[in-house]
Amino acid sequence: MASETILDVAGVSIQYGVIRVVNGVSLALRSGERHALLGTNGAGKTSLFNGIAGEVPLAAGRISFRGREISGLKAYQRARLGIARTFQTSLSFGDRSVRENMRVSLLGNGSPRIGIRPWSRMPAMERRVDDALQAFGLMEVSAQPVGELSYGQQREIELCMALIGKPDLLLLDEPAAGMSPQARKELVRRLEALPRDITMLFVEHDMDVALRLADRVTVMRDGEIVATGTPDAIRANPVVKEIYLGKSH
Ligand SMILES: Nc1ncnc2c1ncn2[C@@H]1O[C@H](COP(=O)(O)OP(=O)(O)OP(=O)(O)O)[C@@H](O)[C@H]1O
Repeated sequence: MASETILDVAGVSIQYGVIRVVNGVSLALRSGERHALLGTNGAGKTSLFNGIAGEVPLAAGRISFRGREISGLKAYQRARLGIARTFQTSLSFGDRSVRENMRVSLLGNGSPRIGIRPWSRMPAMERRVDDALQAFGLMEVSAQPVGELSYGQQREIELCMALIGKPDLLLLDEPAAGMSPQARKELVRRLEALPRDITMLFVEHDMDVALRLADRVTVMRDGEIVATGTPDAIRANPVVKEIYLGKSH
């Protein structure tokens, strides 16, 4: 199925002070694709990811979402257009209940997309929160403070928070980081089960998770893209093999 480009990253550079860590990167995501960003430590994956989310400014280049340039927009404005993200470490409010965190998330990124007037919004919001909690099997813990739950549950909550606004583009920053092998499997299952109309871009260190989930993979080294392709093409790519296995292989 030919799909249109939903996210167009064109010639993007990012620098901290005078140090350029992303150098002229171009990347186009098709609507509905699941795209993994791989690379060695310090390759610039998180910086590029943060540039797309609107958390670091671009030194050069432009980013368009659904044909509209978003390079100058703040993170919350991008969220309102339908871009949601998760973080490597949880940003939820640990002393607040799971339900309260969901509400905050819905208000923060999704409320304009509910499409009804403020005075009548509350029941619709609660229904949306209930649906999300149910879908993630979190109803039983909905009244518990997030900080009292296990690390795995907290990561689930974070993903649920990102999804509650029904984003078109989901940015996942190392979704499997710190998880047990069992929790990783469950996460992969959950991500695989998401509706195909959600486009996904994720930074992931776990090659197995990345290659299993992704339709296409981009590999970065030293701030530049060295390969983009299907998981099979990436596995067979000599430069990628050299990066991950060393020159002798
Ligand atoms: N806020 C910052 N200020 C200065 N330098 C930074 C900052 N954030 C990252 N860097 C540097 O930019 C380079 C790219 O880092 P980045 O985190 O984007 O890479 P990465 O590919 O995500 O690495 P990792 O896999 O280790 O998370 C690194 O050399 C890092 O030390």
